[in-house]
Amino acid sequence: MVRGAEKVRFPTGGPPPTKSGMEYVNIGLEDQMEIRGYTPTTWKTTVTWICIVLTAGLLRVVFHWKPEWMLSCTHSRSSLATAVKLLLKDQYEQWFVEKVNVHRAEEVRRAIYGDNEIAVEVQSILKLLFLETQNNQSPGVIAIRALDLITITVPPVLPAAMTIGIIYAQRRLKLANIYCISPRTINLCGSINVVCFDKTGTLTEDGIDMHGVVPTENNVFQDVEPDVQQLPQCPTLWAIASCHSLSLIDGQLKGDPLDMKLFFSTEWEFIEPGPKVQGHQIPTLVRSQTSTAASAGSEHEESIVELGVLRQYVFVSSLQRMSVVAYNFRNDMFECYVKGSPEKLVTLSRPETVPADFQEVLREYAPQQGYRMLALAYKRMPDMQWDKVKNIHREDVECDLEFLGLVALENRLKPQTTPVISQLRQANIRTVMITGDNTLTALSVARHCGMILKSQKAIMVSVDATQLVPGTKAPLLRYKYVNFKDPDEHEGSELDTVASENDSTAVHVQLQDENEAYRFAVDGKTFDVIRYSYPDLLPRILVRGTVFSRMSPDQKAVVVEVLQKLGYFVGMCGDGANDCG
Ligand SMILES: Nc1ncnc2c1ncn2[C@@H]1O[C@H](COP(=O)(O)OP(=O)(O)OP(=O)(O)O)[C@@H](O)[C@H]1O
Repeated sequence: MVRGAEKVRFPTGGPPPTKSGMEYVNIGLEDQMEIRGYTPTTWKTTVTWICIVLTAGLLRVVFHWKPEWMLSCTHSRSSLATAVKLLLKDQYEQWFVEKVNVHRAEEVRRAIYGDNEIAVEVQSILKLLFLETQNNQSPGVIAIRALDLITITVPPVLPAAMTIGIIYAQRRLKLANIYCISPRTINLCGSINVVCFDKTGTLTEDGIDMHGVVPTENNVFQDVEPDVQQLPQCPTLWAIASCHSLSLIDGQLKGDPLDMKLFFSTEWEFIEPGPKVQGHQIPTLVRSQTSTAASAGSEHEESIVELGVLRQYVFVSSLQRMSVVAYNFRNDMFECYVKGSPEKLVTLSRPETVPADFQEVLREYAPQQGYRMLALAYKRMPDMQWDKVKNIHREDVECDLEFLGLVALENRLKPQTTPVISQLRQANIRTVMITGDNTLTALSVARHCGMILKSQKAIMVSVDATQLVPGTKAPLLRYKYVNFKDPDEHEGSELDTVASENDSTAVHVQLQDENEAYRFAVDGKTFDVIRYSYPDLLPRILVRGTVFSRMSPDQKAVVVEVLQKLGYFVGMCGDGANDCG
């Protein structure tokens, strides 16, 4: 419709007829007019306004009296269907410029109410409420229903209602000491149906307790030593005392809680800065205070061990390790100490230094009590010199190591973990663990906190890099039941029903199981193989995956993204830099 409709009437039944390329309105009437459509053109408008400025506004005054000129200078011809402005010429050769005022009721409504607007007839609502009163509904219920209906009927109330809801929700969260930096997210949280948890520091306590050290001697694991101070002066103790990234801030030792726990267990002294040796400043010195040897009456001088830490390669989650290069005053030699995940340190150690029963000992600790295991390794650097130590590369340090032993740390669940997991389950919200820790430890924690129920079986999916699926380049995937009492997986007929080893589609059969009797545990290496070599399997594994272990920070983010692509609304709860994706 054109503004000033009394002037213009399109013939009913279609657009105005065209005569020699011209279009007309009010055809055959006294006020028949020629009509042209125009749409704005940016460059024309810009040039026109520059000219207006250059003429000190004079041109604008001219345009005031000749609006058709202004229109030609700032707009281009277009069809009437797309026109934003119309130029009308009457029989007396007079020009009129009119704005097209298209009545787009639908668009206007959508702009105001949003896409989800629902139209409800008020009469029916009143009828409904009347019937509710007839049914002896309590006034409270009727009031809530009435508010519900009003919100539906009068959609503009929604933003106000949402804001009030958010403010109310924020207050409730504040009472629980939860602060939300993006209040709009509170509404989104209502849609969440999967929550991913990091393990260490989130589900389990951060300030973990030391269970003990399992040192090696002649490549054989010794009995566990619960008291670190009882360890003799040896590289195992020196690794615990020196391999950390602690530092003094305002006179207080600060750093990773795990590092603090380990260092404090030695009761060594931490001195920062250390002394100057041969003109070289030692940034950090750690020194044994007393030792078993000293208390036994040996020479005090001999019992003191001092390690000057000169280089520090900080802990990197994706590398699963950290290391230091230290000057051992007692041996008058540079030594490197490495601490990290057992799996990683085994690959960096000389095979002959790793006890043959490494896997068995590791499994002894992980599954039943979910100990958090660390390994220690070291090497002597007899050729290293003071001026070279500053420039040595990490990869040159962390290689050809001598395996020293394991450290077992207690992996205690936070008291609130199990109730929260159960609450989420009751709310039909799935819980998933994505951790950088070892699969067995993660599985154990998942079982203890109720993420994997007693009625559910856990299936560990792992990759066998030594074998390829015949006729493809895809490494073989293996599916193993996890027996929580006995760390050894039991294979046999039961396992065969889950999946045949080279037939990934067999898993699909189990995924149809509505009782959710199976939960998958996948480690980072296997996750990558599934992603790239078995893309069809990935969604199926993710739908029933509960434990994702040894995941790098990037992989943690990928799990969340894939879950989102599957249609889940995902929340991620973590405490560390490796959870920031
Ligand atoms: N300060 C550290 N020094 C050396 N190694 C460490 C240290 N912290 C962790 N690790 C080793 O590196 C592995 C990966 O650590 P990461 O921080 O990614 O995960 P996490 O702490 O085990 O678990 P989560 O992801 O649940 O917090 C750990 O399992 C552990 O073996």
